[in-house]
Amino acid sequence: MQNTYVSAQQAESMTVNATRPKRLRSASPLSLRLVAWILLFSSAFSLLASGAQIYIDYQEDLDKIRERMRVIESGYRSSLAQSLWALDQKHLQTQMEGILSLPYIDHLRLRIEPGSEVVMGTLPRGADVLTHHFDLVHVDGNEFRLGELTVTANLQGLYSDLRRRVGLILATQFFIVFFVSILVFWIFRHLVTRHLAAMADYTRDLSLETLSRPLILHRPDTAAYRSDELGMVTDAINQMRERLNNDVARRERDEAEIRKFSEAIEQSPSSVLICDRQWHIEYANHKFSQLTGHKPEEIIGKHPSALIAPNVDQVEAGQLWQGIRLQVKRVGVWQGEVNSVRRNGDRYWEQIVVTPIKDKAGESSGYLILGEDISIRKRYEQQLLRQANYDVLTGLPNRMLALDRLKLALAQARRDESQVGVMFLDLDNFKHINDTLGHDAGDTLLVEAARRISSCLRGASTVARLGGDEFLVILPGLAGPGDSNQVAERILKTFTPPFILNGQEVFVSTSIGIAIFPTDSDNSSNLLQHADAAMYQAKHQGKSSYARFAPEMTEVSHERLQMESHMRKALELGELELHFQPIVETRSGNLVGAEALLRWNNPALGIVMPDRFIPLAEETGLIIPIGEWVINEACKAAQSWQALTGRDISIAVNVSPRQFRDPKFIDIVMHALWSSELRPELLELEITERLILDNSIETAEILKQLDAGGIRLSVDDFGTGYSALSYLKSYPFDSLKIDKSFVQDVLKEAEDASLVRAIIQMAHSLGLDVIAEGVESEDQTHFLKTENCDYSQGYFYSRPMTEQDFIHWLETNERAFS
Ligand SMILES: Nc1nc2c(ncn2[C@@H]2O[C@H](COP(=O)(O)O[C@H]3[C@@H](O)[C@H](n4cnc5c(=O)[nH]c(N)nc54)O[C@@H]3COP(=O)(O)O)[C@@H](O)[C@H]2O)c(=O)[nH]1
Repeated sequence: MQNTYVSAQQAESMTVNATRPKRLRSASPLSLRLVAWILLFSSAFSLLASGAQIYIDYQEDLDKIRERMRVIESGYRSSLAQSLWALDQKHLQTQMEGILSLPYIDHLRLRIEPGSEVVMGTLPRGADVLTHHFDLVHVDGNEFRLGELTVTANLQGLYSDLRRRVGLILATQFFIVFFVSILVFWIFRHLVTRHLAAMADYTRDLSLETLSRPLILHRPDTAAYRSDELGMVTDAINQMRERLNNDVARRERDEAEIRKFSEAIEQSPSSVLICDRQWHIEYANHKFSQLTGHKPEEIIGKHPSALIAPNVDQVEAGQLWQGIRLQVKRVGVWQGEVNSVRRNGDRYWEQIVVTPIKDKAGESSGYLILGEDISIRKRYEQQLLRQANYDVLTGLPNRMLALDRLKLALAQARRDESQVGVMFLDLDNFKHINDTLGHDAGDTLLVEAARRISSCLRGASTVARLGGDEFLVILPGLAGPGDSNQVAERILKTFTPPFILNGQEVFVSTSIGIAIFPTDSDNSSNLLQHADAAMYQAKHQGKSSYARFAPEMTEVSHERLQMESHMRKALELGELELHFQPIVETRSGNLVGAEALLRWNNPALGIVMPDRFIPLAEETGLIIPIGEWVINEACKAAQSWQALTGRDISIAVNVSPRQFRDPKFIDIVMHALWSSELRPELLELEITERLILDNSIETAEILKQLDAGGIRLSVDDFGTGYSALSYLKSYPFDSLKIDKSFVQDVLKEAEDASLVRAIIQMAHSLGLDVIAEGVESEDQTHFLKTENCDYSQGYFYSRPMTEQDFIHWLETNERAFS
């Protein structure tokens, strides 16, 4: 319930406001004008009424006088005639005086026949009179006319009566009208006009500051008052005020939101362009100007094709934007990487997302173009791509790219029905030279050897370094095997001149093994194996020679078969063993976990390192039972360390691609955790980059399920495959392991240092931990610490150890006691 009356304070606050408009005082307030009108109309009306009344009274008085005269005629006619007939003068006079005493009768004239007259009474000159005549007749058988009496009434008295009455009426009317008007004025003012004035004051004072204060009239707050017209108007004003209040609050909220969004867009780290429906630029944020050098005022109204990717020719730019427009229209979004040009002509890469801006009806009211400068990422990706595909030392394609090229060459040869030569080269005595003259001399030799081999080849051929001192040559489009022999002879010849290593002349020869597609095999891995076998044959023949593959050389494969048959029994015979290498926190050097590394100890083959047997296990599928054994043993070991030390020590296990794609893989992992009772977050599965790059739905699904199971996932050997950082975003990885080949050269190669730095920064920006592999020296540790690398692993901390040694290390090494 509102207060019945306005408080003094409220009244005060309603009248005091410095900014309110000047209050206008009405020259003739409504109440006064009302009174004036009432006075006018009531006076006019009563005057008319009184005038009519007076006129009627006047006519009645006249009628009365006429009636009186008629009464005089009827009453005095015969008596006057008798007095006249009898000549009774006295009686006649008495009768005439009697008539004269009647009101208004002021004059009598009696004409007596034949020629005398009697006049009684006086009449003022010019007075208004009313006269009446009648004859006086004596009837005595015959009729004798005796005379005529003229009775005159003076109307002056009647008039003065009339004037008095008019004066009285006017005075009375005036006072009545006056007092009624005052009363009406007071009542109207009290009940209406002061409230109207308060309403006027209120609405005049209404502003944003006073909007919260309601209009309250200075009168009782009863139902009757609330439902009358003033109450209704007050209610309407208050409702309007309420609506305004709400509108203002909503507008302020909207304005604050709009301000926030526009500031966010303006300060966005991404460049933002907003175009209208016709793709004309309406807005460009600060980042866009910063990125491109275009000022907003220079580009408003232009089409974005004039700014984004204008380095390509006009037709291509037109096609690109036509494609973008079509896709945005059909799919609702376009995104891609575009090579654009800044205002100053510099080129840069940007990642662009184009989406329509939809209105409430779902119609496109414009377009939003978000851009992000990805030049650095692109540069590193290209660098990584180069690193992954090319040998850093010689600049030749590496094994991976060479295998790709071989596959392409075979596919082409199948179409052309041509031949492809595959050559395996190995430098004779390279190990000896490397050991005696040092690594730098070894490196110089490799570079020069690469140059000499390359100089013997045609454009379509490929020479690649497979690793160490091994080279592969691919010769597509051969007319016959003779062609490859010629190339081999040319190569051997280029090796004739000595190499200058450390200032000395050194003679280095090479052995070449040749296999021909399709004669020797129709698949790439067999061709490589055959070329390898032929190369061994050439070496056996005597160095600096070449040999063409012959089936009897498959004896080498025999060794492989032998290894395979041993491997099949290795699990059963308990020849497999896990070694553990500590993983430490780089900052503190404290132990956080260990990597499980498989070893095979075979009585016939001796200790076989995983590099040798894991590829074979992969090929034969034996990796599945072996991998299962590794996961089970690793989980058991980690759980036993927990029991031993009371500390969480995580265990990293390598997973090979075939093992990962085994349908039972997830069950195997879950079972290992269940049976060992190891907490899932203490198990980390290391997955190679190459596996992720097949980018299949199954890979994503398996990773998702493992992640959902709480198991940690890491990318192993990062940098050796196609290191597309963008893929990492799509998978639930927790960490990334930088391959040891980068870590080992961080202090020697500036390029490796910057690459490691960039990998750490980018991994962190993707929320991934970074583990550096192959840390061998204090200097490398120092570098990694400076670059905020989270974890480290390598010979500097410890070589991989048997479980027994690892437990001993745990018990004795200070790194283990963090
Ligand atoms: N699928 C499986 N693969 C496995 C398993 N166990 C091992 N492997 C893979 O075999 C590759 C070779 O392993 P290994 O010979 O054991 O070499 C590892 C370390 O000994 C070595 N390392 C560690 N520190 C240093 C160092 O400071 N310098 C240096 N030159 N080498 C060092 O690095 C290898 C660890 O590699 P990674 O796995 O990338 O962390 C190897 O690729 C293994 O992945 C298995 O059970 N299953």
